Formats: sequence, C-alpha cells, structure tokens
Amino acid sequence: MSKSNQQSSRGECVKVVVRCRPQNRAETAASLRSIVSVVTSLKQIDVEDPRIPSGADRKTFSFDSVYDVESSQHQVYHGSVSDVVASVLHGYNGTIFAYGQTGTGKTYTMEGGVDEASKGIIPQSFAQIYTHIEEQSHEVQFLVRVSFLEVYNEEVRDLLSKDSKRALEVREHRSTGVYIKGLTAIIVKSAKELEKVLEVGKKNRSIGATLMNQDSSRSHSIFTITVEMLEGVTKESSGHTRVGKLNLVDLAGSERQSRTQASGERLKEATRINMALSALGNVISALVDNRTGHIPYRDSKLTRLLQDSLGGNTKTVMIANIGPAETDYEETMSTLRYANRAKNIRNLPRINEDPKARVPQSNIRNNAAFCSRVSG
Ligand SMILES: Nc1ncnc2c1ncn2[C@@H]1O[C@H](COP(=O)(O)OP(=O)(O)OP(=O)(O)O)[C@@H](O)[C@H]1O
Repeated sequence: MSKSNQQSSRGECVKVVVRCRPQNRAETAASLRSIVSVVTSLKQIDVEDPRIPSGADRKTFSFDSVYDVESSQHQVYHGSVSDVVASVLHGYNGTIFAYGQTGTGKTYTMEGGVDEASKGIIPQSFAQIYTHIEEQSHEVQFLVRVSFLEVYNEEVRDLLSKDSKRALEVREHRSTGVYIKGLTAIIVKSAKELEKVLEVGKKNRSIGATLMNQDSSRSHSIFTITVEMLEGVTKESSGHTRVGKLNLVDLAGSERQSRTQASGERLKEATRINMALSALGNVISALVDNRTGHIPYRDSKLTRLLQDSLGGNTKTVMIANIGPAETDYEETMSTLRYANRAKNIRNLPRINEDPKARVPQSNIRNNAAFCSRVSG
C-alpha cells in the first residue's frame, strides 16, 4: 500500500490554527496589558496569567499554525485554507470554521472588509475556485451552486430566501446524510456572482450590538459552495462526476453573560448560542475520548449540520480566534483548551465520485427571481 493510501485509510486530523487579533480602541484606551505571545516559528501560543505577577505562570499551546496581530488576511488564507479549497476542487468535502469569544475576529477572518487586502476567507475562496475553473480545459464541465443559512435561536433559516425568517427542517438521508429541506441553492457562474450572493445573504443575517462588539453575529452561519465536475464524456461514455463541497462557517461568539450584561432578546440569544457551543464542545470531547462510541450530534442543530465535518468525510480546519487583553484571560484559555482538544479529531475524507452520474442540472432549484437580482 502506498504512503498516501495508508494515510487515507487512517484518516487525518482536524487542522487547528489560532489567530490573535490586535488590541481594539477600547483596550488601548484602557491601557490593558497584552498577555498573549504568538511564537510563529514554533507554532505556539503563550498566555500569561494576569493574576500572577512577573509572568511566572505561562501556559503554552501548540497548533498546526498560529497567526499574530500583524498577520494579513492573505497569509491566513494561503497558510491554512487554500489547500482545503484545492481539495474541494478535486471532489473532497472541506469545512473551515471560525470559533472564539465574541469580538475576537471570526467574521473579520471569514468575511473581512471590502478592499482587496482585507478580504476574508470566503471571498478569497471565490477567487481561487474561479481561477481554477478558468484554467481547466473544456473537457471538464463545472456546475457551482451556493446556499447560505444561519442557525438562530435553534432555528435553521435560509439567508437566500425572500422569507429568510422562516424556520426550515433538518432531515437526514440514508446515503447522503444531513440536509435542509427546501434550502435555496443558486447556480453561480463567476466569483463576482458569488460575492453578490454573499452580500444578499449577509443583509438577512441576525446581528445585534452587545457591550463587547457593536456588530455581533447573533447566529451561526454556514455558506456552502458545491462544485460538481463532469469529465470523461465521449461518444461512448456519458462520463463521471466528482462533487466537492466547501462549508464556510462563522460561529456566533461565546460569551459570559455576566460580562455582556445582556437582557431580554439578547439574553435569550446568548443562552441559545452558549448551548449550541457547549453541544459542539461535547461532540468534540466524545470524538476525542471515544469511550462510549456515542457522539451527541443530535443535541443541537449546529452539531447536526457539522456532523460530517467533525469525525466524518471532510477535510476540516478550525480557526480559533482570540483577543490579546488581560481582561479576556478566562475566555482566551477556554478557547485554547477547546481548540487543543479539537486537534485530536480524526476525519476520513474521500473523493465523492460517481462513475455513472451526470451533472444533474435538472435537480437543482434555480431561484430565477434571485438570480436576476444577483446578476442585475
Ligand atoms: N485581525 C484583525 N485585524 C484588524 N481588525 C480586526 C481583526 N480581527 C478583528 N478585527 C476587528 O475587531 C472587531 C470585532 O471583530 P468581529 O466582528 O469579526 O468579531 P466576531 O468574533 O465575529 O464577533 P461576534 O462573535 O460578536 O460576532 C471588528 O471591528 C473587526 O474589524
């Protein structure tokens, strides 16, 4: 057996990377001390306990990659994400998800800003996908579909639907796994169209101001790009398809309610967010400890939707976002411990190939009204 076959039969671990954002204005104004050191050459993060003077008690964690306050969006993408997107273009499933305390840069990392240098992972992946497609010969035909959902207060909502507040059902198919009944899938033909779809969906996302972040995402969002590739079509053969699926996940932030002083709707949201994140933590623990064999995927919508990305047929990268300030010590340690456990999750990614099928365009719900909005 070749080395690569041995590796694929044993699977591969979830890749875990950590990114520390720069101090924000409030932290600088309050002259807060930075307690996080990012040692890029050793792929380590050192955290000082601010309660112990002189930095005597430092905790060190190692990851697949670490990114400091100076790291650019481009460096994060090319260092930790572009390989997974390249695999999706060969027919693998890939998931990139951002995890961390509220206000630590998950949305910045995933979506980023408008100018070229501040574009996050999602728009950078659009460019990679379409550059690849344009480079291929006409013997390979591509069909790219996209969907965008959020999990808000334990309800799954379609961010690309006119009725984006309606709750959709999570279902499971014996062979294809978990899916959302009635979720809009839009066919896109260029990186520009993908960007327009992202913008439309973002406007429908549930966002609110908390004490810790003015534009806090109050939901978990999943942007999914499915790439079908049809090749080998000749007079004698109808060819075969490969299907790669890329999930780009921006989780809502974990937060201590005592710090956010939330009440009413914000408190309800925060409670649901924390519940889903602890369900995710329980899934990670069960996968790593593997004592009972039971993995509690069904405890939340989020864990059901991420089932294939954690312990399944997917190449997964977890980006743990942290802040540098001494006041965030507890949250930073909790994120790093969470991330440290996730390193031990094994997945079994394989190419999704069908020797008989053709690109099934007729099966795809192409929302004509939406498409004209997107391309108009
Ligand atoms: N690496 C970075 N460089 C520059 N600014 C950053 C960086 N990371 C985050 N920021 C800024 O910090 C603020 C909070 O970031 P962001 O909204 O992405 O956090 P979040 O983790 O998504 O929060 P929430 O969980 O509340 O949605 C934003 O103003 C963002 O632009």
